[in-house]
Amino acid sequence: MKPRTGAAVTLAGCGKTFADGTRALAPLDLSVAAGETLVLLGPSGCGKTTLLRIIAGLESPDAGGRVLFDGADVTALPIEKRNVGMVFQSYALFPNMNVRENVAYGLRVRGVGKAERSRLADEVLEMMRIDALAERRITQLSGGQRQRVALARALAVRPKAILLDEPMAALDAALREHLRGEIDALLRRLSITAVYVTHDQAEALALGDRIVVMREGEIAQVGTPREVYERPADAFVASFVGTTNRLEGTVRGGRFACAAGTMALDAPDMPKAALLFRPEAARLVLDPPAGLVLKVEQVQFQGARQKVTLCTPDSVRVVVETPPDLEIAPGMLMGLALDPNRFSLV
Ligand SMILES: Nc1ncnc2c1ncn2[C@@H]1O[C@H](COP(=O)(O)OP(=O)(O)OP(=O)(O)O)[C@@H](O)[C@H]1O
Repeated sequence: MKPRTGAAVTLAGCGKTFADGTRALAPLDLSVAAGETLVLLGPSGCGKTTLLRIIAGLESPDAGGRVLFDGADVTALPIEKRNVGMVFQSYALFPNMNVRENVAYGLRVRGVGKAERSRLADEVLEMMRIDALAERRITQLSGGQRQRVALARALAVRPKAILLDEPMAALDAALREHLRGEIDALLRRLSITAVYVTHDQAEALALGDRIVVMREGEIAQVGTPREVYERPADAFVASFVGTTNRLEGTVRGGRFACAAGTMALDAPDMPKAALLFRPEAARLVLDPPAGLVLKVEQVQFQGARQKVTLCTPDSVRVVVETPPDLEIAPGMLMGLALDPNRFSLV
């Protein structure tokens, strides 16, 4: 299959309130660059699927909202005129057709002739490495194979964008991880614009060029996986993506103070401050002279690293990852040194 580039997708002022009064989305602006994989991440009910359906043309935004593909307004166009491919958790394959017929379905709807349909379908089946299954019925396939067929069907029409709604939620963890790598490689190879809905943070971090973290119909943060992970915009994002430590205290005169001690911190005075950091953004220092001092509670050896749980005098737990050769035992007092670029203050 020839490489191609998908369309740039822009949402301008797109909100959605359903007929029963449920506000699924506050009016929001969002751009997906051509060829980019954008992941929508957030808890159940935060509006991810609604946003995806608005891009697809399965749902229209409230008055004033606009959807643009490569700058052209497609707001009024139904899904069949937008040339998007969709993949759902439920596969939504036709059980009465074989694999090749399923993959060729979108081409048939678009009026592509029989021979050409077959050729294009076989091309995509080969690319997805399921060409050997072309004659099989859908009921004769495993979950992972069905999802490959669903993906092949979405790609066969050479869509401007592919929209994936929790496509791997029904698969087991090992298969999900394997397929995740394949989908990632495929989307990159084809330079296709993709919007991928998930509530699985590991999937979001691994797949997304950028991640949109959503909360109650609003965008909490947009950023690269690294930005969202290392510099979460607020406590909600921090707690939703990865393990986060939280120390509450104050900032005064360039020092952060909490129950565990004080440390220099280049920030304006804050009467109430929370320091958020990841387990790998801190180091433990033996024989702490001053600074933040915590008591080791538990040490878990994990092969390449060890996970150390510590406790502040006011019983707040902090998790730190250290190299496995650092000799630590429960009961020891350790200094906590933070990587200056890898914490947030909220
Ligand atoms: N047709 C509808 N009519 C009324 N409310 C709806 C409709 N579709 C969705 N909603 C509501 O809109 C909100 C957002 O739903 P949406 O499906 O977009 O969330 P989601 O983030 O995709 O959730 P999940 O991860 O559970 O699929 C929810 O409160 C949902 O109940």
